[in-house]
Amino acid sequence: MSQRLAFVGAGMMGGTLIAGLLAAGRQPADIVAVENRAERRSKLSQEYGIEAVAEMSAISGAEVVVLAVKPQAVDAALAELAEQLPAEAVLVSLCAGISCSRIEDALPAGQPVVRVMPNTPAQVGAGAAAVSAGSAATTEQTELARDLLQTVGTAVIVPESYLDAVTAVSGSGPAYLFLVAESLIESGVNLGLPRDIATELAVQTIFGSATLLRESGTHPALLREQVTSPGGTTAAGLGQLEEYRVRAAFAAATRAARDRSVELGG
Ligand SMILES: NC(=O)C1=CN([C@@H]2O[C@H](COP(=O)(O)OP(=O)(O)OC[C@H]3O[C@@H](n4cnc5c(N)ncnc54)[C@H](O)[C@@H]3O)[C@@H](O)[C@H]2O)C=CC1
Ligand SMILES: O=C(O)[C@@H]1CCC=N1
Repeated sequence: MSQRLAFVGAGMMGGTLIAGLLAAGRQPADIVAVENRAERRSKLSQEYGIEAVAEMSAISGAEVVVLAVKPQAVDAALAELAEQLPAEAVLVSLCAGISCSRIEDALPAGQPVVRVMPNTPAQVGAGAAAVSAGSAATTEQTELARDLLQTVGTAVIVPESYLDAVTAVSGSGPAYLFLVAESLIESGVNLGLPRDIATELAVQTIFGSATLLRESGTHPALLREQVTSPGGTTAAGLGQLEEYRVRAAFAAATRAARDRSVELGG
């Protein structure tokens, strides 16, 4: 557990993973961040005690290099990174849509690459991530990336062909659920509840429902039936959600997110 890790880009996702790794017992001295923004570098070194620098040469001693820049910044980062990356280092990319082969093409032949799709609940140790091997990554290197992500939640190894759909479901998924939370709170306020009460009840309802769903292992349709008394309030509410085509909205949203992931990769 004492590999040297480098992050190229340490904003929201990179910073989250750094925080999780430190909380799990990694030493600050084993982590370096290459980050473009000066104010972010100061925050990283003050908050986490890690080395945070602007120069890409800092990755030269790393065994694992995590690429966590926005997809639009990937090509520039890879061009710089390729010259400094140790031959045996594994490149772990968190970048939405960017395929392993596109990354491999920008790196020296045979460089191991692993592609990961994490999500932001990793900030509270409740992330969901999927991990896929590139053409030169060994099982051991893929499992190493999975283990890194498991320090901030759950992580599964999947074929790379799943990753655009994974991005649509669990990568973007927290945003859909935050929109649901926002809608439930506003609806409560519209019905006359004080905002703090509506917020507390809505947040706990989402938390409790997710916990029940996971811990019971019961299909969500059965859990929904448990709430729905014949001719009762829930049946009346669900009738409206069906009328407003909530299922169709989620199907359309995930298709659009999947398509955008494919587009970002092109
Ligand atoms: N935010 C999210 O919910 C998720 C994001 N991702 C992926 O993670 C990646 C990073 O996303 P965020 O952390 O949200 O973005 P962010 O904008 O918060 O962080 C990216 C960081 O990279 C830095 N950067 C850009 N180019 C650089 C370079 N050449 N060298 C050094 N630093 C550089 C920027 O200054 C910035 O701090 C993206 O590719 C995104 O697709 C994946 C899953 C979820
Ligand atoms: O919106 C995005 O592109 C990134 C990828 C998944 C979540 N956020």
